[in-house]
Amino acid sequence: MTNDLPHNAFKAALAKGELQIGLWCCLADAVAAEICAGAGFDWMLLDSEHSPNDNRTILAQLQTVQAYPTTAMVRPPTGNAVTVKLLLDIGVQNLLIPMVDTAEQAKALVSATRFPPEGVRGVATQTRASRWGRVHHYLENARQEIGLFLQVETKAALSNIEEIARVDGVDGIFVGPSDLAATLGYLGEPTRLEVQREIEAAFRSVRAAGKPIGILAPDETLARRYIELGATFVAVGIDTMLLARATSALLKRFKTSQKE
Ligand SMILES: O=C(O)C(=O)C[C@H](O)[C@@H](O)CO
Repeated sequence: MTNDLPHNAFKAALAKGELQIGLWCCLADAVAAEICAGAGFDWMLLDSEHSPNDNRTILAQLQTVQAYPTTAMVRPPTGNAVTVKLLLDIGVQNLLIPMVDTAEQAKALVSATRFPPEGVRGVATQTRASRWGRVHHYLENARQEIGLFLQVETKAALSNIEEIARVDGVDGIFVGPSDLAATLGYLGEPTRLEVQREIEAAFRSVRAAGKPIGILAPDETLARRYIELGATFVAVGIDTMLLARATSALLKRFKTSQKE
């Protein structure tokens, strides 16, 4: 343990164009997070948008995952300066902000991750992020190791996607296939051709802006296709889905009448 600012290996790898394979985590539990971290994913998304996490449960998962060579990324329920500040203070270094539709929103989120005069992040000296004040020059250097990733998942966002991606301080764009499908008029059909075409166009725009592109793809064929199309941070599974499928399949082997 040193008093250096913790290195953000995920952000550094993406900046070099290295593929980062991730797991989407909704179980909201430190033991579950530890089991998943032990698999060796490059990154794990701890979700608070649709999962029963709060800052205490996120904190417990951060402490657990930190013991493994896996980077945690956290998705708050919504992106605003207060939510971002609280997560950064407990030591979150990678944020995934849902529902970002405009470059103005993106700029406000960048500002939320930076201390004045550059931004509006509130200053606290006694936080886990600075190892309780022991990290030398935390206030000056914190922003270098913070990764800000924005979710593009509405029709409006698609029309602004390149502008959003070009905002200085945005480290990558992540497509939310389910919400995108819904807003395009195909609720529950993210694999539909029309949605896939929009996803491919989104990938092209983000790549044109020179930023990393990521996506959630629990279907292996789709995940491999997205990687071929240039996605460099791909969540290839969801913890709840893996558990639900494995438990149903196990029981089915013993009770033949049981449906998966
Ligand atoms: O729109 C999406 O897809 C996402 O943002 C991911 C979902 O929220 C995730 O919970 C899987 O359903």
